[in-house]
Amino acid sequence: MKTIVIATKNEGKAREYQKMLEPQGIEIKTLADFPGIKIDENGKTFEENATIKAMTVAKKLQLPVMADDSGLVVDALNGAPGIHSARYAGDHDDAANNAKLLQNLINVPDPKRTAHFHTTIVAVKPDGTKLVAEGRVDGHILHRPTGENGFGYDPLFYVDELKKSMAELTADQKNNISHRGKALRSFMRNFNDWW
Ligand SMILES: O=P(O)(O)OP(=O)(O)OP(=O)(O)OC[C@H]1O[C@@H](n2cnc3c(O)ncnc32)[C@H](O)[C@@H]1O
Ligand SMILES: [Mg+2]
Repeated sequence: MKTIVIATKNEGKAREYQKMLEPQGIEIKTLADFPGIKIDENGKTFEENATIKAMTVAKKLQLPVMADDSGLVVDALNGAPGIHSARYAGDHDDAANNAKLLQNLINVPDPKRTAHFHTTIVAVKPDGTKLVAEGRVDGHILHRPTGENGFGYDPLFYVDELKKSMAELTADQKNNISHRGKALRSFMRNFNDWW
């Protein structure tokens, strides 16, 4: 069994990676297993932030580390919340973020509520050898939260392809179509060479 450290404190992400990687014989550890590591996510792009997370933890632990920087990109808001998705409403609070998003789109009609989720995965070794992969899924922002599954903005994101909100999908259905699932499948195509 290979073990890989994912530089995340987000339990929703960690669950998704675990479900996708375990069947491939890869065990994951997260920052829950290495408490006390402080990461300054001050990059200007998803890739910069994912690199900061992965490098900070790889240097500290002297192990290969992967990180995920992701977010919701809303066209009518010029790409917001984007890289600021986690703290859109100030705190790392999903309900407050969702409420702010609905408020900012209050007068925006359905055809203009287009959006996508984006994930950039960056993996680095302590010597700096880097692997990058990306994924996205397109959809629309709903007018009210729908569904109970997932995390973050999932209840407000209507997946065009499946005609359901992301939070109405099972974990496997979400991983099949999601930004994160696509990024991880692309990442895994080059994983063995990088490792
Ligand atoms: O940095 P780490 O510790 O990994 O955890 P985080 O939650 O801060 O993660 P990001 O910095 O990448 O911010 C991503 C935010 O975008 C949102 N997000 C990302 N992926 C999502 C998904 O699959 N479903 C719903 N919301 C998502 C959610 O609000 C996340 O907090
Ligand atoms: Mg973060």
